[in-house]
Amino acid sequence: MMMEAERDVRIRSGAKRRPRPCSASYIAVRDALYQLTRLNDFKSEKIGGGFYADVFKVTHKSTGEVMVLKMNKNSKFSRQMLSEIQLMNRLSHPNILRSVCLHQLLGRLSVYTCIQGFF
Ligand SMILES: Nc1ncnc2c1ncn2[C@@H]1O[C@H](COP(=O)(O)OP(=O)(O)OP(=O)(O)O)[C@@H](O)[C@H]1O
Repeated sequence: MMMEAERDVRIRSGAKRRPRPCSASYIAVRDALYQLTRLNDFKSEKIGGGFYADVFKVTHKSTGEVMVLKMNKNSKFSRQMLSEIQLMNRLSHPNILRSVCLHQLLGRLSVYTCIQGFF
């Protein structure tokens, strides 16, 4: 069965070109990277942490935009982070965050999401 995301890529790629199959994780990363962001652009404050990631409240220095940044503690947790991003972006509900952009530094993957819920 074709995944929803794969079907989207096939539709977007047009009828003439032969569609290249893309994995769901490739699509998650590609979609999130459209808006590249540097960590140095933010002031950050640690607000929590789970098993595999630390969570920061980040404020963009020039725009003042506030977001939540979740960064895995170790590069070996990148797969978990990607699965979480894929799941978040597949669901659409006012109480479920969506990733705004993604950032990778020394193999540690960070996801930026809108801030919601706890604040
Ligand atoms: N969007 C958010 N806004 C405010 N605080 C948040 C947000 N996301 C996470 N946090 C804080 O960071 C903590 C850890 O978040 P995380 O998503 O890693 O939790 P978890 O899913 O409980 O962890 P685990 O990976 O161990 O299951 C949360 O308990 C919460 O305090």
